[in-house]
Amino acid sequence: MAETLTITRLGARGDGIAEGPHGPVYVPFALPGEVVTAEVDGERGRLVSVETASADRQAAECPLFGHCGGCAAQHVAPQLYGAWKRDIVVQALAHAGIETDVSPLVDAHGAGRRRVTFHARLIEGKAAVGFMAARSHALVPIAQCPVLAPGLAAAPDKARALAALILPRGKPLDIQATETLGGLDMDIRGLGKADDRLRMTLVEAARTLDLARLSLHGEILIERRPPAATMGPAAVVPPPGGFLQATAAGEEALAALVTEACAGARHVADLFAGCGPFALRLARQAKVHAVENGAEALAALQRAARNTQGLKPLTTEVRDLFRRPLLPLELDRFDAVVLDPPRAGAEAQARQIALSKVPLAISVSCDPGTFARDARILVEAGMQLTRVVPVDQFRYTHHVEVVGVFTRPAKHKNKGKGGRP
Ligand SMILES: C[S@@+](CC[C@H](N)C(=O)[O-])C[C@H]1O[C@@H](n2cnc3c(N)ncnc32)[C@H](O)[C@@H]1O
Repeated sequence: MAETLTITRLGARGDGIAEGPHGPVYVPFALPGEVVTAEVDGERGRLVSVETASADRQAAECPLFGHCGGCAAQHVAPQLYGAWKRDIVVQALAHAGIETDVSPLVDAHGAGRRRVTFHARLIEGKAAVGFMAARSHALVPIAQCPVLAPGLAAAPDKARALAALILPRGKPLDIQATETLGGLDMDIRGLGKADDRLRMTLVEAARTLDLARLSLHGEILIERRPPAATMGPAAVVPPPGGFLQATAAGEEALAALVTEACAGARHVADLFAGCGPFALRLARQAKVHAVENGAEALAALQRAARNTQGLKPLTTEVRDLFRRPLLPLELDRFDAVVLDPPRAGAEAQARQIALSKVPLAISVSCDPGTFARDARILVEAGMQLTRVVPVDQFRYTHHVEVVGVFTRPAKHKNKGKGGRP
């Protein structure tokens, strides 16, 4: 049923929210202050027309905006956009009972996303690559995408060429493309086992498409040039499909906040270290112990460290930090601990840091909710959240990174009320 709604706020996923008689109605692509006509079905509203437009509305950059599910907020002008993303962090902390200053949003889009995963399907017998439509399993084929770094401009075409070789076998695919110093690094998933003939065909295609590396489910088929990424003083070749921060500018911004917070620390633990964007930069100023459950990522980190001059000692440890977090006795040898867990957060590790005497913890997170949950554990143990910086490397999406700096005041050092929850 079409209704006239007045939008009062932006939700955490970028939907405009109107207060309806039966509760909130979420209207994608509507902005606070706007009067809109929407088809309403329960708490969902489909925007039909904007009757009174907000001054914060801007023209979308991409003709597929609103159709492709990759972006939620191209229509939001910069000032409101920055306030909205910062507020996602403020609200997550408030929900965990933490009131603190949150810095303005740091724009870390830089040259754009350096890594993308395309979905590939046969559409009317032809290979198509693209992103999923919003709240749907339909593929939106794309030829280019404005949020990608220039080095990925040819990636949709190259992904389509690879998909055309495989899709007639029937399975939908995911094809990840990463911009590297050696050119495109591509990893194909969803295919299952490939016979020798298909492997040879793909190797030949990697040559024709001039890829740096091509892998299947993380297994390298051919590496023609090292698919390296610069990480501070080092060049790292991450394992196929391994984690990389979404933009180079994002990695720089997060690493700058981490290294600044660790200034003066002589021995640092980098937990959930990946292939070392923080460890390799920190090792210019401190001894570093990098811990992570991905053995290949740590091997890449070690290789890069060995090839880099002027680093302080850097050790690594393969360890599942959900099941076996570092314990207080292990933590107490460090002047600072950096944590950068996956979305699930680092609850078990935060509980051990709470019990330890470590004076400084820097939490980097891609999920404000689990960040706030873990922050509460540290704050309840007497640590102070002295700095919170939201960082935006997923432009136009609802995703936001957070860096939080926690210090342990001398008087709370592992004793007194709240020292041991
Ligand atoms: C958000 S990434 C951060 C990686 C790195 N700090 C970076 O900036 O590139 C999270 C990392 O945690 C690792 N990880 C996931 N689950 C883990 C676990 N249970 N124990 C240890 N590391 C884990 C992943 O392999 C990944 O490298």
